[in-house]
Amino acid sequence: MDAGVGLRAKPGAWAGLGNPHRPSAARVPARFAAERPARPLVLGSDCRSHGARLKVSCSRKPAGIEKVYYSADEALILKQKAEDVIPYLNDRCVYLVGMMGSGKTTVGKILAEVLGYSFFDSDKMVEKAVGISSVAEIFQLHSEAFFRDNESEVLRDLSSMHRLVVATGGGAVIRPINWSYMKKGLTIWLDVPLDALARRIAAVGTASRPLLHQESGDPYAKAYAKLTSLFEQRMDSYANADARVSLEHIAVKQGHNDVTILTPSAIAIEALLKMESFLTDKAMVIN
Ligand SMILES: Nc1ncnc2c1ncn2[C@@H]1O[C@H](COP(=O)(O)OP(=O)(O)OP(=O)(O)O)[C@@H](O)[C@H]1O
Ligand SMILES: O=C(O)C1=C[C@@H](O)[C@@H](O)[C@H](O)C1
Ligand SMILES: [Mg+2]
Repeated sequence: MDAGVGLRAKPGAWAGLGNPHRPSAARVPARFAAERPARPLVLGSDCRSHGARLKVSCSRKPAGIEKVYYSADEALILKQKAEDVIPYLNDRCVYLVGMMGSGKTTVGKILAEVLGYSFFDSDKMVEKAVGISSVAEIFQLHSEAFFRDNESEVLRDLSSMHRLVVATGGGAVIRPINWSYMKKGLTIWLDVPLDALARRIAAVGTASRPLLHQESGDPYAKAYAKLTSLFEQRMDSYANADARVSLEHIAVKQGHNDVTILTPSAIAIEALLKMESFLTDKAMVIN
């Protein structure tokens, strides 16, 4: 187990604690702020311009994506980066952590496909284990604590397996025991600005997300307020991840600041780059 679990992100390491919407450099724990730039891609890393050139083959639904179509260029880069990462991964599982709606399921499926891994969603596994078809109902019929106990059991069971990409529940990071399971693999934090998250969630509704659901009021405003308070409680826990994929950073690399136009495959490419950085740094220390 990683000896640093639960200890690495010190309270106060976040410069912008009270305002999670500052540019990400200002609210990032020192250890992520200091990360070295990702290695340049051989084929070029500007997925936006590739996407723009190949509009016909790259379509994206802004909300409620069922299937992600990516451009030929993005597909090639994904394949190439996956091939670079696979030997270092050594069959270890990849765990995606992040707030509700951050794209863990969407990006996780792409990563699983290009790595030749199987995809699992811990929320779905809890539903199966409990025999209730929605997390919202599990919260309602039992309790959040009951859900969390089952979530820990699912993560414990998954941790004995190999070659999986696991999309975890947004709150899985809050229990230290879960980190002891997830740290058997590689953990990736999908860091998405809260206003973008609130927009995504408002677009699909909050009914499936029990911690956000309230009967009345503007869905965006409600989601935004609740996400803000949850993020403030959890950000140090997310920062335990081995690598952070910041949508703000990807947008800057692409030469703009609009995270809403980033394709899931561009985010998956960044995740592979961050995985490579983390794994090759580690390999250098071991050798
Ligand atoms: N890059 C993206 N651009 C636009 N919409 C996206 C993007 N990635 C995901 N989405 C949409 O945002 C919503 C949330 O995505 P997803 O279900 O993958 O997140 P999640 O992190 O798994 O959420 P949860 O914690 O609730 O399981 C979905 O409707 C999805 O289609
Ligand atoms: O952020 C959270 O606490 C949660 C996120 C979802 O994935 C589910 O695991 C559940 O709705 C709780
Ligand atoms: Mg999900």
